Amino acid sequence: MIQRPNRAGIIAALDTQSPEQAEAWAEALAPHVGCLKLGLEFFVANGPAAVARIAPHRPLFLDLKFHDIPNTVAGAVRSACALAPAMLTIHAGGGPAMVQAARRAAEEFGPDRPAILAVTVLTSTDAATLSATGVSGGPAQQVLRLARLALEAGADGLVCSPREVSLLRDAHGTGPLLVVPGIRPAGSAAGDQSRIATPEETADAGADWLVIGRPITAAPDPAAAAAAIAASLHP
Ligand SMILES: O=c1ccn([C@@H]2O[C@H](COP(=O)(O)O)[C@@H](O)[C@H]2O)c(=O)[nH]1
Repeated sequence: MIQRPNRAGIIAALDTQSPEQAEAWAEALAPHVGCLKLGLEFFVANGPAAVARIAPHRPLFLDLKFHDIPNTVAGAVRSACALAPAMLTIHAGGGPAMVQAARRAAEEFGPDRPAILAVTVLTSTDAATLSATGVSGGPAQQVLRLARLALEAGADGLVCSPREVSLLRDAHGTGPLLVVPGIRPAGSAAGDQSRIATPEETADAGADWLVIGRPITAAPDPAAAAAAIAASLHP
């Protein structure tokens, strides 16, 4: 399983349909980041074979956010494990049996299996959006509820927003891997993200990995942007 960085490491989100673009980013960003994330945009456009083009550059985080019946998720996890990612995602909202099925399927791949991360409440979701889906109590309460469910069912870690990192550390200690999108360096546009914080604030709160997409990939010089964020975390 992937090693926990000493102080928060950077995962660059390579959100593009183009394998050439993803590969160019991977090559340029590899010296500055600890992990590369491929998500639905890349995977749906290019399929599993294209993942192999990115894998040589850095450990891979396959962020496909599985959410289905337990048997189907177990099958999807087996297929994903064949691509040898370091981490992969499922939705905690799929429930304990689904999380358990994902963990058991991953364990078939032995000690080098990927970490199973359970997505709690998407970082784009604010209190009003959550309430519109019928969930009362606000994002922090729902993150804590889903985190407990997922960890008790065998998830190795959680995806949460910067706002919940210290709450989760207080509730669950240093055990779970905390992987955190919604990262915005001071002055950068929030875009569709709602629950955000800077890289330094998120690292100080106790995150293991910071998932950063557009603040790096939409910068005029992505490698320089990644280097600057890395320097702010490890001065
Ligand atoms: O709750 C979540 C779960 C996953 N993501 C993913 O992280 C990146 C963030 O990209 P930015 O450009 O830095 O906003 C993206 O790939 C999402 O799919 C998330 O944002 N929130």
